[in-house]
Amino acid sequence: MTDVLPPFLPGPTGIGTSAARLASRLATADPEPEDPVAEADPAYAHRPWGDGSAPPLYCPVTERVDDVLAAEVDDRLAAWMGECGFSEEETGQVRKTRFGRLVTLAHPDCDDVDRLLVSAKLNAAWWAADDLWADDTALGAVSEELPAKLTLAMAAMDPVPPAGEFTPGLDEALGNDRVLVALRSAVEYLTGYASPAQVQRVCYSTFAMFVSWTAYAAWRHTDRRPPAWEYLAARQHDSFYTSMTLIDVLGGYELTANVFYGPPVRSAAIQAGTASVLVNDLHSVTKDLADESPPCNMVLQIAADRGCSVREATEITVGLHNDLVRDFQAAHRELQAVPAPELHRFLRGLRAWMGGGFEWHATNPRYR
Ligand SMILES: CC(C)=CCC/C(C)=C(/C)COP(=O)(O)OP(=O)(O)O
Repeated sequence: MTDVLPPFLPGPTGIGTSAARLASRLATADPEPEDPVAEADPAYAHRPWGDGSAPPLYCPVTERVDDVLAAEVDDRLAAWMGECGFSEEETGQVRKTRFGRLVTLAHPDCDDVDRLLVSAKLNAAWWAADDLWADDTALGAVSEELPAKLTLAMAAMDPVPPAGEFTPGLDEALGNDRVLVALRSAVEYLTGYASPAQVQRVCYSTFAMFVSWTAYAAWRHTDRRPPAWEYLAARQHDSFYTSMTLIDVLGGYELTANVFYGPPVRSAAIQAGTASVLVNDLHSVTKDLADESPPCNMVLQIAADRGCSVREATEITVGLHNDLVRDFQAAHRELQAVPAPELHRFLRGLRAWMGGGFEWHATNPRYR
């Protein structure tokens, strides 16, 4: 496979296009455009969600539902979390949330439980950091403490070389917090399946995600409500893009760094990750509103910006999501011209992740 995509390929078209459409939709709530060719693609559907009262999400279909395989991944994940130091109550909660099911839905080209666990462990560890440190006040999240914890998380994931008398203190800290233990163990496990470039891709997309978390913490701490555009800019680096960096690892192949980071592929992956995380925001509104200090959420930011109802803000968010998916779909179609089997597999993996992520959110007790 060539390392650099041919120059005739289009550069990023998606986020800019969607942002322009969002701007006009924020002003007018336009009906969605229809492209008969795209709409006829059997890989996509208008999928009802929630209680069915909001407009459907235009989303890839779910390629695989295998609850036997998912249960096996969930069992092994719960055992691993116990080894990392999570309490029985916490592992019970993780069992209910079923990250094993998430990754089984999201990676339909992987049947191997050991490989599925690469993604299950990392997603569970990311979510543990997000819930326990960043988002959930009732679970002890304290905004002022978050940046220092995230700094240690980087040291746990991307071990620093020995530094003499300063190393034992760090080692002790890394061993004393179950979230740090989980992050370190998940990356160690990843290295058994991934190339160094893939491992660092996972680490650095996580670190970019952490920067967004610190912005949320600062906004919370200072009681500043960011406008929707600013929240979205943060959310685009705090999205399921991070989870999607594992698509080729689970598939047992490698998209080389220059293709992975080439503008058209990077743009398509960010579109897919952002669309998937908007599905999360749509499902999380009630949960987020229940927090004594509600975390940022695209629906809530739009409602506050425009002084409109949650229902109207939901419709606008659905529209943005659907535009992103349509932009992804168009980019995917254009990239079919590149003679690169791994690239096609990866793009199909992005599409499958969106379909699996939708299914998981739509059926998960965490969002009821
Ligand atoms: C990549 C990953 C799984 C990170 C964990 C946090 C994250 C970026 C999410 C996608 C979840 O966002 P959020 O905190 O809004 O999720 P919940 O609504 O709490 O499930």
